[in-house]
Amino acid sequence: MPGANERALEKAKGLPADALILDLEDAVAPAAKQEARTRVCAAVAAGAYGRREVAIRVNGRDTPWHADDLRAAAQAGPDAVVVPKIGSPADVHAVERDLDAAGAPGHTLIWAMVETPIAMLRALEIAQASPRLAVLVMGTNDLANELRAQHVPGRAPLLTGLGLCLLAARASGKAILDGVYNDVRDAEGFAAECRQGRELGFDGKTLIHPGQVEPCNRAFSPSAEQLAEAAEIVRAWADAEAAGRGVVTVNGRMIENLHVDNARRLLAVDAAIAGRPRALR
Ligand SMILES: CC(C)(COP(=O)(O)OP(=O)(O)OC[C@H]1O[C@@H](n2cnc3c(N)ncnc32)[C@H](O)[C@@H]1OP(=O)(O)O)[C@@H](O)C(=O)NCCC(=O)NCCSC(=O)C[C@H](O)C(=O)O
Ligand SMILES: [Mg+2]
Repeated sequence: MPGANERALEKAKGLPADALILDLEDAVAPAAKQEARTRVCAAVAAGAYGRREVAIRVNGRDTPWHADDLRAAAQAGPDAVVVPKIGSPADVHAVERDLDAAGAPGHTLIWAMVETPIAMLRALEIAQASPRLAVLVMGTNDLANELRAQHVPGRAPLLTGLGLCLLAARASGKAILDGVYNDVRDAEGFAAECRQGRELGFDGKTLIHPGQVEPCNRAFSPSAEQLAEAAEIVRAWADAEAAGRGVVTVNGRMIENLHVDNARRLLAVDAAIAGRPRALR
């Protein structure tokens, strides 16, 4: 949410979102940058967002605001700083150095926005640059802009970039969040893009409006059918193992240990959701 918008910062305290990104970059006009920085850092330091992960998106390294943003964010101690337009491992190392120099607590991780053609081509190097880098965040607006691509249903012009970043995240054990959907009134288009993001393998999606939170939670939560099937797979596998068999069928489909791993992951996601306070579900 825009860091200069007091109403949005307040509203965020009651949103059922897993994580909040308090923005100092594109959602804040140049004249409001300083005020937004003060407001956001005070809100984070006050710790009023409960169990939601809280991140501060600073301005990019090539802007006059970056150094002051990063220093102030380091002192506020959010769960993460989100850094726009990361294009190389050197960018990640520089952010890491600056966080350390500013005395950031160890729990403040780096979320890298990948949103340029060079970031797509170097996604693996970026993802592997540091253990402190925990999440890749797709910046699909900037990416489309730089590619001179159009925003179309199905996102065909962006699929190469989305796929490269997903491969990089999975190969390096990092989380990855899909980009934002700009038309806050288009519920159908938004639902389709959430579905596509989940089918592609994203861990979640970045959002820009409170009305997008619940539909997104629904899209990224395992369905009752998926959970029932996962439980059946785990049960059938345990029976097969007890009988000394390495392969089994469930509902006519072959099940091997990789399917069991995925079933266990789904059940763990469901347990994690169930374990959250009701306001966050
Ligand atoms: C998109 C918006 C400008 C729409 O604003 P508005 O028309 O004012 O929305 P509503 O009137 O429907 O708002 C209803 C209430 O919800 C609050 N609200 C609105 N947005 C947020 C929010 N993001 N977080 C929390 N609360 C929010 C309003 O204050 C209203 O409250 P109430 O008074 O109680 O009724 C606006 O939603 C907006 O500014 N969204 C965020 C924009 C943003 O953060 N942009 C930066 C991220 S996008 C990005 O990262 C792109 C990326 O870099 C890339 O390259 O792709
Ligand atoms: Mg961007």
